[in-house]
Amino acid sequence: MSLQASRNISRFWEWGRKIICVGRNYADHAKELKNAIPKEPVLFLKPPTAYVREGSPILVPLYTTNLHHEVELGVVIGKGGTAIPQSAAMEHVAGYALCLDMTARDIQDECKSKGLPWTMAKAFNTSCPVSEFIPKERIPDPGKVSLWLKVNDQLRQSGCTSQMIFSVPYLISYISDFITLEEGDLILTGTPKGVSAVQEHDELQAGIEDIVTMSFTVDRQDH
Ligand SMILES: O=C([O-])CC(=O)C(=O)O
Ligand SMILES: [Mg+2]
Repeated sequence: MSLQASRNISRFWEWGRKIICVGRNYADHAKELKNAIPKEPVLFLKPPTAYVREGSPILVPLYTTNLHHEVELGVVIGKGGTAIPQSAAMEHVAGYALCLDMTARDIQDECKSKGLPWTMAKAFNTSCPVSEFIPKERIPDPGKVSLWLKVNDQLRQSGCTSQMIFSVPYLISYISDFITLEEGDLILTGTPKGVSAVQEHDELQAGIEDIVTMSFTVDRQDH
């Protein structure tokens, strides 16, 4: 494969770049988990090994009994930068992806109560199912798209990015002040309410309006 082909942004998940996640960016979700509404974005990271694509299962880590789905709009960075002003932020976007922020909620609760980082709850293998790449033109306003998620054909999450506390341009600017953004990075913008547990053999389906859909099965890790 030529260098050019291996660096096609439409396969950004193969690039080994950062996944920066925003938490508590929807008031209705912050409330359902009894968290305060944040005054500044809450951030955490997933490694690129967290990616999983349609056709491969989401694996439940052996150490959790409460794996939750969180459907989120992902923003794919096309042009890197540091200290990007909000007014220029959208110039740094190559496109979008529909993502799940799979979360071991029992482990996260334990980490929260002990004041420990969320890594075990958020960053494990297959914790970031991702759709195909959505070119920027297909979502003219990332602050106005609807997201949904079904488990075994039952609607669990349905929200609109207009409910986000911090907008996409604000997040790009805020993050880039202290983490240099690079081409191929992905920002997960937080989940609306309706998160719930998934079990082995469940079928997850999610979509952004009529722009993209994706489906995944859930399996148990076997070692
Ligand atoms: O609920 C959490 O674990 C925080 C988070 O990732 C979100 O709000 O999307
Ligand atoms: Mg999340």
